[in-house]
Amino acid sequence: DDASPAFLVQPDSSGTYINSKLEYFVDTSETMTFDEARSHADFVSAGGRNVLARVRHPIWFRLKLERGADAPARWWLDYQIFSPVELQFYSPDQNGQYIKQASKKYEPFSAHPSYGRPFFYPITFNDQQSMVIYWRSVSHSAFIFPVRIWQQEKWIDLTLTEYLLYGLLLGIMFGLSVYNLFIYLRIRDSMFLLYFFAIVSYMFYSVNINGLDLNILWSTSFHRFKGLSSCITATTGIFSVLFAISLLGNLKRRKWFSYTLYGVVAIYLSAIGLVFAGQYSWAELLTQWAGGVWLPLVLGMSAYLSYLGSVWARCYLIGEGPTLVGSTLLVLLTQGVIEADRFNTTFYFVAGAWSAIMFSQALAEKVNSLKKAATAALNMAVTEKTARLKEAAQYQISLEEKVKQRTKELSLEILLHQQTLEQLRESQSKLEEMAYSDVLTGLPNRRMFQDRLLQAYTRAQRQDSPFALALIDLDHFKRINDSLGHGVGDQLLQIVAQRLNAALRHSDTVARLGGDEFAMILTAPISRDDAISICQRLLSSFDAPLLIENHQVQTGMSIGLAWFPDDGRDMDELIGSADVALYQAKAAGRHRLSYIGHVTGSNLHQ
Ligand SMILES: Nc1nc2c(ncn2[C@@H]2O[C@H](COP(=O)(O)OP(=O)(O)OP(=O)(O)O)[C@@H](O)[C@H]2O)c(=O)[nH]1
Repeated sequence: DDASPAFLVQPDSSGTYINSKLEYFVDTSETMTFDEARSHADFVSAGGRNVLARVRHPIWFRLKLERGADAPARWWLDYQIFSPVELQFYSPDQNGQYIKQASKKYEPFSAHPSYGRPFFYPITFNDQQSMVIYWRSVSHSAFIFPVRIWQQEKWIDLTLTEYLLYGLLLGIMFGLSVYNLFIYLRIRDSMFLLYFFAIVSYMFYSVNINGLDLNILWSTSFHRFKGLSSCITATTGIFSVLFAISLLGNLKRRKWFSYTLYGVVAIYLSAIGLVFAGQYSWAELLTQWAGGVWLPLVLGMSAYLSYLGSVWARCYLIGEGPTLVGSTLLVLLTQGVIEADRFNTTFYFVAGAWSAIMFSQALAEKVNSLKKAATAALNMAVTEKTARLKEAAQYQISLEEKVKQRTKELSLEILLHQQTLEQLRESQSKLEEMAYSDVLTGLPNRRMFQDRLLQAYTRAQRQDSPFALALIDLDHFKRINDSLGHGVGDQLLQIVAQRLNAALRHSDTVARLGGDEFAMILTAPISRDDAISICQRLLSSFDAPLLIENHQVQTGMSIGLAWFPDDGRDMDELIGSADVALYQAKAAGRHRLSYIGHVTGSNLHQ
């Protein structure tokens, strides 16, 4: 024992690390009493180190203190560690009897000796100039034990400064998480709720691993149990991972990313399960591994997304980066690669507050980008709708124009149709006319003559008044034709027709029966003498020669006259009588009028 070095306590020793003078041994039996441990021969020097990697058994520490001249009698030992589950402290009283002090970790905040610090023990040099103190620590995994000796005033000064910093950092985290909780309550986007839980659990996580006590968050006692640290770590991990999924995950495009992270959540859940199964060390180990998986993965993804231009991924990257540094520090610490110091035991707080700020910013950016996308989509929809409406309006206009055009065309067509119809009617009436009239003279033809004769007959019968029928044949027309040509013959026929027409009343009928044969119906009422005189006048009008195409054309005509009802009771009889009379006129020497029982002639042709 004497060979072991002692820590010389000087007036200015306050705040000095004493790890270089610490000695320890691991109680693998886990059942050693204080007296057994005190007489244990194999204490080894910590050699200035403050980390023991992968130690799961209780560790007994021994520290020899020597009081220097002018050094105060009362000091405090600050066990600035964040891993012990439990600690028992042994220091001698003035009689040299050892007094045991339990760790204050399971007591209310108010019962802690100084400002809530759970591992803070008074050391009092009574009359002694030197003393040996012992403590027993239990940890579930790595054991980290930076130990300092303090004068209370100086320690309080430092603590107040530290608490101010912690309070500020915790305040930032708490404020932002409550702020985002309100946003969640307003817009019900689970991202904000996950943010709230991630940051709040992180607050617990950081006070827990920092060596502060959970009671700093709440003045009355928390229910502490073995494995609580693992549960806090796992819970923080779960919410952090879920938040990362909601912010960076995209189940449509990068399924593997979200699925891997859900796998990490499952690992954290099983760590909590292991705690309740009493497997504290395994639970601790699992939570450390899980962090090693998802932190680099999430950082890689956010780096990739920010490379693609995502602003919120960049915010996340910047926010989570320090946490990765912090967790790397933690891994290095627990593996005994680096020693604990003020920086790496406080780093988590700063990283946490920083990520709270940046994650909140990431959420704002994401919401902003979603809003922008929504606005863009809305604008596009409006533009498209306007275009459609315009198109529809144009279509309607063109439709109206088409309808107008078509209506125009149709009315034109109708007009054309009407014209065609009119033409048809005209040509039909022309055809009809042609069917009933003679082309050369324009006089009614034989068919019409028969109709008219029937009319005259019917009327005469009804009115019981006589009418006359005259059959007319040109004399020696053949000769004219043969000597002067058909043209002259035609013209002669036309002249005869005009004269016949002129000789009669409007109600009478002149028809060309064919060749040089004409007929006249002198409708009722007409007297015998009137009929005879009309015929005589007609005959006389042909007494003088006609001038046709510089030819003196001399022609005559024979007329056979018959009366209804005297010369025929029906039409056939009447025509027969007229025919007979005509024959008589011809036979009597032509150019004369004949009727039944009488033939008169013109002197010229006799
Ligand atoms: N130019 C002309 N000649 C016609 C037309 N229709 C008939 N003819 C001719 O008229 C003549 C009629 O002759 P007929 O009635 O037989 O005898 P005609 O010469 O008049 O002698 P008569 O009747 O005995 O006095 C024929 O030579 C026919 O070719 C016609 O439309 N135009």
